Amino acid sequence: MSVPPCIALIAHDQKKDDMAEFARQHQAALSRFRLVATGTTGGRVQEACPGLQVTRLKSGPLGGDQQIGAMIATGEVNMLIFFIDPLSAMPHDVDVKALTRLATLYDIPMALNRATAAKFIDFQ
Ligand SMILES: O=C(CO)COP(=O)(O)O
Repeated sequence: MSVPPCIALIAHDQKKDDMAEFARQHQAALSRFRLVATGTTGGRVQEACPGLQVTRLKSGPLGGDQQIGAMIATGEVNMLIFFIDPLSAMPHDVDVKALTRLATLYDIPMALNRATAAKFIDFQ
């Protein structure tokens, strides 16, 4: 049996409720993928959907975004769902930029808001 593709889930603090709700709403679709997430986001998703298996990496500001960027570069992450907060300054803004740059460079599907992510998951 082939290994299912891997989706990385990330949400900034102001978007974590959205991510938890998104995961609840699309739990069945998400369960068909391997899931990785930055630390806090992964915790919120697991709390919202105890049935989903989520590999939690470091928290974003502590290197989690970079870990996911590295996994994109090595082909271990195939899609990115990243609910970005466009209204708050981030201490790790350079990491966020590096991650979206790598997702663009490696041409993986990347959803940066809930509307896109919903379309995206519906197409899978
Ligand atoms: O900061 C983040 C993405 O840039 C998300 O990290 P957490 O999921 O650990 O909050």
